[in-house]
Amino acid sequence: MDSVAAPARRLLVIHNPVAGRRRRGLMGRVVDALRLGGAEVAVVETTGPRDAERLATLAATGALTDGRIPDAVVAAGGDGTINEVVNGLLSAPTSHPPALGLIPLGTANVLAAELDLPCGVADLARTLAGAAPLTIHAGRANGRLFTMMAGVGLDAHVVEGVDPAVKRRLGKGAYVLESLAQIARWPSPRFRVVTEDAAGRRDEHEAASCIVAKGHFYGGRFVCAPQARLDEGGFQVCLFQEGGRLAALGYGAALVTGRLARWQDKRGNGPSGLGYRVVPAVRVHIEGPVGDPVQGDGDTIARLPVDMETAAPFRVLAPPLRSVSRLSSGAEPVPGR
Ligand SMILES: Nc1ncnc2c1ncn2[C@@H]1O[C@H](COP(=O)(O)OP(=O)(O)OP(=O)(O)O)[C@@H](O)[C@H]1O
Repeated sequence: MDSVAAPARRLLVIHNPVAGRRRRGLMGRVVDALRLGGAEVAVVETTGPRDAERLATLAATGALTDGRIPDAVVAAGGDGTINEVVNGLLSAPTSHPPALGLIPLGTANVLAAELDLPCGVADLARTLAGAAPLTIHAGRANGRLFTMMAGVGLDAHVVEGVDPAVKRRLGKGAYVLESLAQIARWPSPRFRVVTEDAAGRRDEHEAASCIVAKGHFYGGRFVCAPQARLDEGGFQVCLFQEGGRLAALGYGAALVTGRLARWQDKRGNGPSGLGYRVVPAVRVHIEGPVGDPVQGDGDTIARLPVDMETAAPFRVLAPPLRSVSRLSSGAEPVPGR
């Protein structure tokens, strides 16, 4: 068993037992390593959707640990569980919530990839036990927080349509199948996207799909917005301008082969003729078919119309963030992180 020499930190782990069937055992090994290293660790399990959020709110005030507020609340699950824990922590009645820790057990683990969290048991435990917290910013969509990205259009329909049972069996393959099914019947609605930059300048755009990025990775380790950084407020708004099924397939192919981020130029047109632009913004308003889903971190978090803004910063236990110049803009499909 791995052991960790670290200062004693008090951690409360919120574990989603439904997530991470593929990474069974990882959480127990990390918890064992933490305890061997001297950390005080309590574990609570979620019982259903939104329970991680409720538990995180309680944890932030010490209600789950005899009144002693933990140094960090650790989300053990996929990006959906992490999203719930962040929502719970930041809605707790305290101005200084515990830091967020991660034990990534999900299908894509996009936030863990963005933070460059180590995969091995000992390194992960060492990060949770000893890393100095990083301050990062979440986004807010109609009141609901997201940490990595929010999207409308095709990707939001894929997220809403994917069958959890198929996802458990096929992992990321379930998203590929659902994307093809959605594209086959895609009605190509148009979205009106209003962006406001840090200087208060407003711009109006039309798009077939839109991803509002906080982090530069998407769907694992694919890159939509190379300039996006978690430790800065504001968003990179990715506009997929061309409608229709062929364009949707083209965008998907460009994303997974690492060419999408290179498509943006001054006119916003890729070599294929498909329009793709990335626009910085601090506020975003999106209209389209009323009630259309808005996905955030891989779950439906809101419905159109939607208003997005940067939320209060929070702390996360992770290694120092890489600089933008070292962030890749190529395809790096690394499944199972
Ligand atoms: N005990 C539980 N029983 C059933 N569902 C749960 C339980 N606890 C949490 N959930 C729900 O499980 C869903 C999936 O969780 P999560 O996204 O963390 O894992 P995943 O789907 O395996 O990973 P990923 O988001 O990376 O694909 C969330 O919507 C969450 O609300």
